[in-house]
This record gives sequence, C-alpha cells and structure tokens, in this order.
Amino acid sequence: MQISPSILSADFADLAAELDRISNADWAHVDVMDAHFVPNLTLGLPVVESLLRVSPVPLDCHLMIDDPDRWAPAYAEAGAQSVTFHIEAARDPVRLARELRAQGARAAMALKPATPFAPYEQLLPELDMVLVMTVEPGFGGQAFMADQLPKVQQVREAVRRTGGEVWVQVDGEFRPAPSSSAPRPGPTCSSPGPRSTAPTTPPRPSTSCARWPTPARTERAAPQVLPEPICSGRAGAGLCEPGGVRP
Ligand SMILES: O=C(CO)[C@@H](O)[C@H](O)COP(=O)(O)O
Repeated sequence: MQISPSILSADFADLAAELDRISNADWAHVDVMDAHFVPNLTLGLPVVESLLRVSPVPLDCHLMIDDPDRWAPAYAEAGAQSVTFHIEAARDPVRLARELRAQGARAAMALKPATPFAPYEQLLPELDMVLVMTVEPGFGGQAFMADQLPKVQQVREAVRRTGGEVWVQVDGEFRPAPSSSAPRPGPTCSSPGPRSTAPTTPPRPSTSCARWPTPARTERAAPQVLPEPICSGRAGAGLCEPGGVRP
C-alpha cells in the first residue's frame, strides 16, 4: 500500500515547504482542476513544473480537466511521474495512455463515482493505475462514498484476471478508523508515515504495446506495492487496507 497525500489541503502560498512536510510519503497527489471538468480551479502546468523542481517525492498528478488528450501529455513531458486523466473527458484514452508512457510517466485512468468500470476494463493493458473516486471530483472535505467500494473490488479482480501490474488508487475523504472500533485484519496506514517498502523500479505490464515504445522506468519511478490500493486524501488522514477502504 502507498500513501499519496493531496496538496489540495496545503498552504498554496508555501507549497515547497508543504511538500517537505510529506517527504516520507510515497507520492504527492496534485489535484489539477480547470473550472470546466469540475467546478473548481486549482493549479496547472506552470505550478506543477515548479513543484517538480523542489518535490522530495514523485508527483501523482490527478487531472480533473477537459480535453486531457490535448493537455495531459505536457505534464508527463514536464517530468510528472504519474499522470491521471478522467475517462469521462478523454476522446482517445488508448492513444493518450500510450503518449503518457512514451514520455516516461505512469498512465492512469480515473473514474467518477457515477462512471462504471466494466466498459473500460479492456483498457487495463494500457494503464499503470486506475483511480476510483470516493468523492465527487472537485472539492476536498466531502463525505466518503462507501458505495464505491464494490467498484474498487471489481477493478482489483479485473487486474488479477488480466495479469498486468496495474495499481488501484482510491481518492477522497480518508480518515483514521474510530478508536472505538474493533481491530480488523489487514494493514492500515496513516499519512504521513514511513515507506513500507524499499524503492524498486516497477516493470511495465507484459501486455504493453509493441508499436508504441514503452520506455524503461527511470529513477523517477516510485516504490511499487502491488496489488494493494494506493490512497490519496488529506495529509495525515489516509487509511486503507487490501480489498477495501473503510471510512
Ligand atoms: O480529487 C480530490 C477532490 O476532487 C481529492 O484528491 C481531494 O483532495 C481529497 O480530499 P479529501 O476528500 O481527503 O478532503
């Protein structure tokens, strides 16, 4: 399991220092919002370029934007280690994912809560990660949508069936379990916290396309812990476990 704290709850006037505060996280989750795909505006490519210059951890860029086919490759080109586009906004997701990978980034597809996974299962060989939103994209601090957990399970089962090495990410309103709740089996984690594994270079999925070059992972690659979900949410509030996430 990996933790990717979102900088949405950070002090935007002091992002370099805020990134330093999460230097023991696996990733920094960067919420890019364009006020079109979602009704909120955050930051864009110039800020991400600046963050890449100072970040002690790789950037997990979640693009909540229209027309990712046009805009997302530039994030990969800038050096973002993971670039997530929303399937609801993508015109040619296969081509886009291949472009991201060709730039050396991990390619990820995000699903809004109302978007089913099944129609997109065949995209798995083109992807390094699937993000299942557990809030409506656009704002932090919303209520966790437990009805998304079956989708998380569905994705994980499809990944197992397909045999690729695709990470599953969940995003939105993770909080520590109430202290009164009985201990449950399986690992839990909170953010920020120590890395649970030494960094390794993740291999490409064996099914990657021969026509489009899939570059070797670079030193920008992040630790791989498969097939557990990676979680993003408020720094200090991440909590997840294999097979599901509990609010
Ligand atoms: O993408 C988003 C919101 O659109 C998330 O990454 C939020 O930043 C999560 O914040 P919390 O739900 O944990 O407050």
